[in-house]
Amino acid sequence: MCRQAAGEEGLVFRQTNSEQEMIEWIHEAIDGSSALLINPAAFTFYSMAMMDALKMYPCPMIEFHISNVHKREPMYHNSLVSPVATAVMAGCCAKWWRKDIEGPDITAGGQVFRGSISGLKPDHRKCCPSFVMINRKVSAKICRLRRSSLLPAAPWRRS
Ligand SMILES: O=C1C[C@@](O)(C(=O)O)C[C@@H](O)[C@@H]1O
Repeated sequence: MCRQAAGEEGLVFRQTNSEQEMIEWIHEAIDGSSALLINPAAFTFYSMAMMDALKMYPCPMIEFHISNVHKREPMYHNSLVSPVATAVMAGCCAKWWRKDIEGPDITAGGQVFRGSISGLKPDHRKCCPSFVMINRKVSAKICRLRRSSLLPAAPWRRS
């Protein structure tokens, strides 16, 4: 639905193994997006440079991990990203984005990410670290759709 609302340019899906490139994309997102879903992979646990870039992100930002990193060895327990993220998702596995429609709805900071992680490839070995951002210019369009109740508001926001 987000794709429909946003059109070709609305959701931007990217994957890189380069920390530098990821940081450049974060800077680009700071200037030109209205929400960000990021799987920072191993950068999560050591990259202060990436954390500093993410700190400047002004809109809702979700840290996403395929595996439940908290179930893993202690070195995976201290995310540098979580303290600066709007929300954190971990351990949802890869099955949720087998098809576009299977992505879960995530609501954070008033933004609904509907099936948005579905843009990541099913083979997670190829899609980490990865990055999905919603273009700022399409967020107004998505809000309009939401108001027309295609995307229901989160339960705690209903009056
Ligand atoms: O590349 C990844 C994937 C990961 O971010 C995940 O999605 O579970 C977890 C990280 O520890 C690992 O380096």
